[in-house]
Amino acid sequence: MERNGDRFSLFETKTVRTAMRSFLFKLYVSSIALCICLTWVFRLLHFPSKDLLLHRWVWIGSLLADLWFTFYWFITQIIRWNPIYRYTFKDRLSQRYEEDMPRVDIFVCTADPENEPPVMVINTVLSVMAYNYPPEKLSVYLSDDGGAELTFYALLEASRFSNLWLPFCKRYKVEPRSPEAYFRMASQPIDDDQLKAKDWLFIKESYEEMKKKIESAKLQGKISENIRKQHKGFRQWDVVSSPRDHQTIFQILIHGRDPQAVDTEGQPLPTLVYLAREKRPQHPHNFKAGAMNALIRVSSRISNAPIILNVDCDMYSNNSESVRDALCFFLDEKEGHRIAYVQYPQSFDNVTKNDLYAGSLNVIMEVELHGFDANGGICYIGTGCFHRREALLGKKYNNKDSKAEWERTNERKTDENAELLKATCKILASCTYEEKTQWGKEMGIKYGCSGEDIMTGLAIQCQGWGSVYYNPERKGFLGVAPTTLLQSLVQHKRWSEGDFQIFLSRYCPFLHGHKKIPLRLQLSYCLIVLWAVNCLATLYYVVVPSLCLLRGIYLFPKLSSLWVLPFAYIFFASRAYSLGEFICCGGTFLGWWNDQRMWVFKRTTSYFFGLLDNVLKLMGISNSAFVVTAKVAADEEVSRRYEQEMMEFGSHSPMFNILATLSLLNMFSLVWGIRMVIRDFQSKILDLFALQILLCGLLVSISLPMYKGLFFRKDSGRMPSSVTYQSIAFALLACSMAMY
Ligand SMILES: O=c1ccn([C@@H]2O[C@H](COP(=O)(O)OP(=O)(O)O[C@H]3O[C@H](CO)[C@@H](O)[C@H](O)[C@H]3O)[C@@H](O)[C@H]2O)c(=O)[nH]1
Ligand SMILES: [Mn+2]
Repeated sequence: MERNGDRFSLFETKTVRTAMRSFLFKLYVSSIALCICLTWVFRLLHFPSKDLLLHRWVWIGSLLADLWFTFYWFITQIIRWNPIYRYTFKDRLSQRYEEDMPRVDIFVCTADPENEPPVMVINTVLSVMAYNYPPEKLSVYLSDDGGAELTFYALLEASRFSNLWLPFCKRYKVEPRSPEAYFRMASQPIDDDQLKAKDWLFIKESYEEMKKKIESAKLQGKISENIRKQHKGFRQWDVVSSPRDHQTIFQILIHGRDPQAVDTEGQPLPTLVYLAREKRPQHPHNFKAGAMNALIRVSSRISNAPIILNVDCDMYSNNSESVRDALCFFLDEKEGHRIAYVQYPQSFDNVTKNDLYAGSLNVIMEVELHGFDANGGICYIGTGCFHRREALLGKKYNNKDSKAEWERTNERKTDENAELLKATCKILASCTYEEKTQWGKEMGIKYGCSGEDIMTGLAIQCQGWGSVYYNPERKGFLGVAPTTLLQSLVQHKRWSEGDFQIFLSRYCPFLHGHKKIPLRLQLSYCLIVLWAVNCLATLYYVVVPSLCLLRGIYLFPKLSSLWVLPFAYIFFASRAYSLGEFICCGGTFLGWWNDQRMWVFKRTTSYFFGLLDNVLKLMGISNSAFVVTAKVAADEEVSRRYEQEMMEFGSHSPMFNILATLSLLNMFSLVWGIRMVIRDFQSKILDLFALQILLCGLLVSISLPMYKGLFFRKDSGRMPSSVTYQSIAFALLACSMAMY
């Protein structure tokens, strides 16, 4: 065990590998590396002769695919080499700094009242308002890119409910502090004490009542005059024509400086601000990045806290200590001044037991990001991240101005006339404010890339700043993972597309990071920014061996030859390792199996389209948009099937065409392969094609839910029949072309 700190540090960093585990890991890596070399030797020694032209080309294809897999495997091992874990000492923090803790601004982004229900949004808002932290030092900003009156109304209700909720949370040390999540979990009063039980019931009823009011306003489709009279803020919607075309809508709902802004126990409340930045059809609004930058500017006029936490609207706080934990890093005397951001993992509270769509991202969060951190700092993943404001503003790290700077930024802004403040904020959030400025380029979140988070984090690290990955036992934030196959594939398309765009841009880790961040960190970034490229090698191995089987071209060593051994070893050892890792991260065997399926599905569709869109963008043909992930199921049926872990097709998408065609193709090849083996009495065929048939069989067995969706299901989640027919036609066409 390694210690990096002393009894005065506010945090410590540990590596967990014992000497034995470290040795075993290195043994595993070198044995695989050796076998990879052997497969290379095999490929080179058995290079097909000149007269087998087609065979030669497929062989070269295999070589290239192997080359890619070797490179990518190398990166995944660099990430796993020596992961580190962080631990905080909050008692030391409060001993030393309780009186002068810095202020913290919290940004919550929402974009679409349909896909992101306002009740969910305000639960996130309430959970972060209720942090165990001096409320006069907290300010919560909600950015509403949907510009929805309903969301404003929900926030207004939340500001009232916070009066009750915050003291309740603090009195009973409630966890988690999102009322919805809390009451879902605790369906019984906290204890037998009569008084407490009464208290509990009262809060629960108040919450239910608020929820009902918001939901009935939603059902009505518009906010009634009765409600609109309650707050002057509603008048701002009188002139709003559409969510894409309106002036800045800005309202401070709770002002921390207002002496009347206190809860039922007389304690101050956090500042609460609603902002819908100006939108005009002729101005690009840069999606979430634009929203964040508007918030950075507006908050600078109101609270200007040196620390900014940003969360997506579904990512409620699950741990009321997160602010204090994060401050243990920023305020650490020895290393704190260099830390630009503290990233929490993305965790989800809606994944089912066997995680059908691999939505939990467990291995990424529990293994890979720890390795990332060890290699020189974590990437920024867009939510659940505490930033140092000045680093986000584009400032370079400077060793000299550490602590003095801190105290200066902690100063309170002088009082400002309310009307003037409002007018200034509206200008700061207007469409034209950023024209001819560095916003989106050198300042704030970067524009023009759907992987804006990764790009921004990388740029910050290249300015000399460090960063920290903090993954406490009790998760800091819980959000909503996609609940249908298509949502999940579309989300991964956005990620892989945006991240590959970084590789192609001037922020390519190797170029931009050259001499600024360590090589192993540059390589770690490749794990993410090269996701999309994986589609080529994967598609090759999903399609070509099966077609070659039909045509009688072999691609792997004979079953009877010794060359089979390295191939088999790589396969079994790496799958066993992956399974072990998955189980260690809290998964189940079935979950791992589902994960393997999603691995293939994502690589053959999401990553493929991600890559394609980048190519089209380079040629100037396409422009990427941000498709917001739905946080609610479309209907009861869909959510029931999600609970039952039944794969959801039910809509038209070219991604489904690809998946269905590939699985049918492999099924045809498998059937053909088995037929050949049965008809061949000397079992020469089996000897020659065993590995290809096995590969086909593996792909078929992984695609079982696909065949069910194509042929056997009757419910509305089955594959649309037009997709089925098209895919059968494509697959048959491909097979017959291979055979004749
Ligand atoms: O024009 C937009 C589009 C999105 N959002 C918000 O951005 C957040 C993330 O959107 P979501 O649809 O949930 O995307 P995810 O794929 O779940 O988001 C992940 O990936 C994004 C990058 O692709 C990161 O920005 C996110 O933080 C990260 O959680 C949500 O709160 C949205 O309301 C906006 O504010 N404005
Ligand atoms: Mn999300």
